[in-house]
Amino acid sequence: MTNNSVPSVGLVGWRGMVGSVLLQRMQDEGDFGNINPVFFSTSNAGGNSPAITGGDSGRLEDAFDIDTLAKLPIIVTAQGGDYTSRVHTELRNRGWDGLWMDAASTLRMNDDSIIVLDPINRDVIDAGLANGTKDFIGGNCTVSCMLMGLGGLFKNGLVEWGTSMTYQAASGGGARHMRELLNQFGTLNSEVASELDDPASAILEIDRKVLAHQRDGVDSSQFGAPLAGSLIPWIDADLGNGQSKEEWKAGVETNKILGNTDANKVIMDGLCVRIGAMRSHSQALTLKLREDLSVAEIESILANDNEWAKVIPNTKEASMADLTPVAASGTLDIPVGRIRKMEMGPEYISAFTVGDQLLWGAAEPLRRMVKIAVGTL
Ligand SMILES: NC(=O)C1=CN([C@@H]2O[C@H](COP(=O)(O)OP(=O)(O)OC[C@H]3O[C@@H](n4cnc5c(N)ncnc54)[C@H](OP(=O)(O)O)[C@@H]3O)[C@@H](O)[C@H]2O)C=CC1
Ligand SMILES: N[C@@H](CC(=O)OP(=O)(O)O)C(=O)O
Repeated sequence: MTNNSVPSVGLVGWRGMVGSVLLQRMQDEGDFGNINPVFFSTSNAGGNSPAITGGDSGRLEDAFDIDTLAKLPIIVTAQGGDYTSRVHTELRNRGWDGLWMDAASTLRMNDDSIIVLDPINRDVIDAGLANGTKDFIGGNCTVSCMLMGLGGLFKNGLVEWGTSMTYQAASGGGARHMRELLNQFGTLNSEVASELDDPASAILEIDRKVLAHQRDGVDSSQFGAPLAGSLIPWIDADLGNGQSKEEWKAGVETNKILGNTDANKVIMDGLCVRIGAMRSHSQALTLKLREDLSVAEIESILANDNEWAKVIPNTKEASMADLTPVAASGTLDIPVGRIRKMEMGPEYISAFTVGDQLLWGAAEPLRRMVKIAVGTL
């Protein structure tokens, strides 16, 4: 059922983890009323497109068919970096000048692309659209979630430098990583099930058996090291200078999103760690502010920046209830708490923030970019 009065938007990668969250959000928000979706597949061209509210969306097009793709004014992809490298280049080489919106990191740091996170950088996006920018790329999940929570301080130029120590969920690696984590938990539990049933069994014996199984028994083929009951202090590629690529993204992407130049660049660095959470990334921040602001002023700046940043009082009860991956997952809220002055001095503050990395970390900025492009946001 083609609606010729609204723009056609090609959707590639809608079946994957990010893509299916994107599709769900678009349906929940009624976005398909304002676009004419054209679904693509790399593996099932000619098959049925996904059923979306409002009727039959036709047959799947071939995601490698450049002629079909080139007819579209907008293409949104969550298919992955290999697909981007191959198809984006071919399309641009043949002169396609449509808007390309992408979850993959491939084009993110190109000079002619913009990283989209409109509650934080709507001005950068609007200027880019006005100036003819054509590639709009979703940011790294950790960076996007951090800026959604702490955007007020960054946007107002109040941060001189910051460090983020991350606690990143299994979902950052993809669906197979989430399954592997759960399988690891399951096999560890099975290994000591009889001892756990017996309250009198020795905990050190349980611990010994679990550790032996972690070292030798669990399938770690996705993560490369056991994660259940442990952690992995390295995410993404080794840049060869002691920094991981995930850590490098914190600095370069934060500044690019904010539209900063060398003159007002914020120094951001830290360590990125994979933990056994399912789908929300957390991070502990130390920020050096440019001013001695009271905690109340800081909380007010953060809470007033955007409707999704939720300041959590710095109490044990509130932090345990509302500042965890379990509390944040599946919601668009970005809780930010543990805000206090640190011993280093009045301009040093701590903060802890959590965000669903499949929502604000991946799908939501792209969904909103489509709306901006078609003039409905
Ligand atoms: N995972 C994350 O949290 C984040 C991911 N990204 C980026 O988004 C891109 C996509 O990531 P992600 O969604 O995790 O990738 P997935 O691996 O979940 O999906 C990518 C593609 O794999 C194909 N596929 C093959 N088998 C299956 C299956 N059993 N179920 C579903 N899809 C299948 C689908 O293509 P087809 O239908 O054509 O066969 C699908 O579009 C990547 O570039 C990633 O770096 C960005 C931010 C966060
Ligand atoms: N690297 C992130 C997930 C991701 O896809 O990041 P990026 O979009 O920057 O490649 C993680 O593992 O948690």
